[in-house]
Amino acid sequence: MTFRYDAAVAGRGVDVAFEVAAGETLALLGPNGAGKSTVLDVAAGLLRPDSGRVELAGRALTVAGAGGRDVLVPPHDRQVSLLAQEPLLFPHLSVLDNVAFGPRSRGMGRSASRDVARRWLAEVGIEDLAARRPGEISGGQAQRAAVARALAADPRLLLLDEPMAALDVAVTPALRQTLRRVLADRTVLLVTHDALDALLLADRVAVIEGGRIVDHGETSRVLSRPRSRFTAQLAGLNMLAGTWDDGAVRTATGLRIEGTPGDPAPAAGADVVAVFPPGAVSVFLEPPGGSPRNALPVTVTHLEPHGGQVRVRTTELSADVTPQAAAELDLAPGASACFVVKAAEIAVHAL
Ligand SMILES: Nc1ncnc2c1ncn2[C@@H]1O[C@H](COP(=O)(O)OP(=O)(O)OP(=O)(O)O)[C@@H](O)[C@H]1O
Repeated sequence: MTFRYDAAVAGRGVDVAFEVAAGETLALLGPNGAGKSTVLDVAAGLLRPDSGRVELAGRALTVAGAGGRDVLVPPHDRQVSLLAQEPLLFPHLSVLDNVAFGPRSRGMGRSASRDVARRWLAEVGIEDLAARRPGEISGGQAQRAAVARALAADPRLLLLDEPMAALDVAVTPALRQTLRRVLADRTVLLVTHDALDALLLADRVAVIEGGRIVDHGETSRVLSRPRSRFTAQLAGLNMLAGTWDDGAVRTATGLRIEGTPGDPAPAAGADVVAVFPPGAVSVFLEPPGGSPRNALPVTVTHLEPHGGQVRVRTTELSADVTPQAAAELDLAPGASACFVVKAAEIAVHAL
């Protein structure tokens, strides 16, 4: 099921090549206008590139400008499902029949395709909404229905276009968790400008800027040692994974970090990630005594200028301090320090 993409759309200045291995999720991360939607359109068969080749499981879906005969397999025939930012459900069909649409149009009988649809609605947690029309459910529920519809079509490749972008932030953690579950072991190309989506959903990341891939690799490497300015900005956020334990995140290295959980709060023992900006971190040489704040012992790995401040980096975390503070603390690579963050500044997301 490997997906191979190598195509140029000259009019949009987009020319990229990448592969998504079978069962893998690749996040295509990039700022506005970088070319993400162009890649999705070509992958989905909605746009003909000027040159290149797009191939899924050894089958040529798009071939252009190679001198031979051009190929453009139409969208419905590519075994590719596209989940857009907006759910785009058929308004006159029930949620169940929206989801049954894919299997039905592949020739499955009415009752069998409804059985498949019911299974997928249960999988995304909205089986009780099967009889409703799209106009009678919330945006988050509609997006769940759209996920179920995309998967019920049994695609060999799933394309996700900023699946959380149009949703209220209150419902995104739960949907992200559902996606994490249903995307496991599928071949997925996820377009996003949200580093958290990449961190939580993708095995690998390709960073696209100005129509070119500027960084590429395992998600944790790209986010922790970014090679492009855009990823560095995104990855500037501190993220620590752990489990939720009595109001705090407990990391694998034994740290206990108090934070502010989203709604609904994670269950005890759930996998979570603590996220906080470098600007929320104060740097001390010793843990401040009697402070109710989080105190994380660190070793400084390097210092770099960052918008008039000094970014203090460790292998996992960053803090922004004034140049005066950096000088007073005598911070240098190899120095031991303590990063201090208030619980209110740390957002905790369920994985
Ligand atoms: N229909 C179009 N016709 C011509 N040029 C387009 C069209 N759509 C996008 N472009 C241009 O192609 C380039 C890539 O745009 P694209 O929409 O692929 O970026 P994107 O990464 O998806 O951005 P966003 O995050 O804002 O959706 C941009 O320069 C854009 O202006």
